[in-house]
Amino acid sequence: MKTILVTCAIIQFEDKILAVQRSETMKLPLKWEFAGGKIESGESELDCIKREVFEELNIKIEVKERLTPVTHQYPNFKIKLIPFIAEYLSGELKLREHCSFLLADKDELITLDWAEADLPILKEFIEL
Ligand SMILES: Nc1nc2c([nH]c(=O)n2[C@@H]2O[C@H](COP(=O)(O)OP(=O)(O)OP(=O)(O)O)[C@@H](O)[C@H]2O)c(=O)[nH]1
Repeated sequence: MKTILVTCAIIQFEDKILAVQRSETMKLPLKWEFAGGKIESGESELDCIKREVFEELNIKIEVKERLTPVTHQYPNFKIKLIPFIAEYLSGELKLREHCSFLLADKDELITLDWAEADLPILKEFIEL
């Protein structure tokens, strides 16, 4: 099965982290994730994450660090999820695809119902 390359961003707003919830009509409905999406052909990882965050949330970010990618097999598809830590720069947050968002601290983040591929990423981030 083909592996889909996906970037995601752990976006920090001062001392809080942004988590977004997938809507009922998306794949993995109502699961929590970090904003991001599929890398387009010829696109760099960094261009992808900045584009996806702007398309989904209407905000600009500054990418700070790349964490360890996670390859995960879901029942119907396989992804390689490439995580970045980023900081909010500008723009008014608008949810264009997700049904809700949360600005949370690390303790609160771990209580959410995450997309499975995000769990190792969350663990790495929390232990930083
Ligand atoms: N953006 C993002 N996607 C994630 C995360 N974790 C995770 O498993 N994914 C999966 O990665 C896949 C690709 O993301 P996407 O947002 O571009 O895909 P999609 O299903 O909305 O778009 P599609 O309808 O075109 O397939 C999705 O199936 C999503 O469930 C995450 O933290 N962020």
